[in-house]
This record gives sequence, structure tokens and C-alpha cells, in this order.
Amino acid sequence: MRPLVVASLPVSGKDDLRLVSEIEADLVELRLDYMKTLDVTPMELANLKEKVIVTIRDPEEGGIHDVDGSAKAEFLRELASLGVLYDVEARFLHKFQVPYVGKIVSAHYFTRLPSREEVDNMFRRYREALSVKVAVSPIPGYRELLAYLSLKDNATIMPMVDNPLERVAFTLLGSKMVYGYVKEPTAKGQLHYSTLVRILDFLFNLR
Ligand SMILES: O=C1C[C@@](O)(C(=O)O)C[C@@H](O)[C@@H]1O
Repeated sequence: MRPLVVASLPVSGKDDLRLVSEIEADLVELRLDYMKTLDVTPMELANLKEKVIVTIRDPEEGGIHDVDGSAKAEFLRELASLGVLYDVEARFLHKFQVPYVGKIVSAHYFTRLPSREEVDNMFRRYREALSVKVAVSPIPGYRELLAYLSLKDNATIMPMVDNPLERVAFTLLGSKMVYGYVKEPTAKGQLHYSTLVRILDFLFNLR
């Protein structure tokens, strides 16, 4: 199955939302944590729900601005009621009751690698998510872990490394989604989303 190309868009202000219609990717990730204050409403985002993933990334998992946990939980619950897809950290779900069925449950590891038991438990617990996403920094053993995760049906995996070819390689090993940038990378090693589209269109349309 062809991986979905997600164009990751930093949203500093409402004007950035106008870019969504111009982006020819499968999905557009709206990184709302780039806003100094969360001055967009779930209803405004509902107008884009066919094409977007809403992400309010926690600072300890690579987010830019901190958002109060209770306010984030309420915002996500309202998005869920409006049928808007979002990304929520597994760690956040341990602290706040937020719907995760059909959503993206994510985990980002910058300083340590999770054990196989830890990731198995996460995939089991959130098996009804649209995808369970694991991003890892180049910590010794990271490639073996990503290769292990690539065997899981519902996995989105990525190495957060400078070499974009490693991202593409693990995408082809079995990641459900692959993230690219629009204006500026939102993580190390991202290619522009249009490059990812060209690569995957070529590889998945080979006769
Ligand atoms: O979780 C992810 C994956 C990511 O961190 C990456 O490594 O491409 C980029 C983020 O914007 C996104 O929310």
C-alpha cells in the first residue's frame, strides 16, 4: 500500500491556513504549536477536515510553544466532535481523556529508545488509532527498532536524522505515512512534500 504523504505546515497565524488548498499532498499537518497563542477555533479547522491533521505538539516531544494541557485536551475533544483528524501524543493520553480511535497516536524519542515491550504495549493499547507513529533520534539501535516496528500493520515510523534517504528507506519498509515540509522542515531530514510525492508516485506506479 502506498504510504500517505503528509505535508507538515507550521501555522504561525490564521493566514497560513490559506495554504492548505494549494498543497498537493494526501494530508496537510497543521502544526498549531508554532502559534504563540492558540487563536484558531476547532470550528474554523472543521472547514478543512477532509485534508488536515491537527497537531499541537508538546514541547518535550519537539513542539515549539507550550499549550496548557487542559486547554489542549478540550480543543482536541472539540475537534473529535467535529470529525477533524488530529495527532495526539501517547504520553498526553496517559494524563488526559481524549478520543484516539481513528486518530494518530504519536511518540517521539530524542534521548532514549523505548523497549520492544513498551512499543508493543503502545500498539496494543492504541490498536484502534488511524496509525501509531514512532519517531526516533539516531540513538544506537534505532534502525533495529524501526525495522521491528515496520512489521506492525498500523505503524508510521521515521528516523529523525539528517539523511533524508533514511526516511525514504524506512517509509518503503512499511510506514503508513511519511512527512515532508512545506516552507521549513518541522523535523530533521524531511524532504519537501512534493519530492516525496514524486518518489512514491514513481515507485508505486511502476508496471
Ligand atoms: O510527529 C511528527 C513527525 C515529525 O516529527 C517528523 O519527524 O517528520 C514531524 C512532525 O511535524 C510530526 O508531527
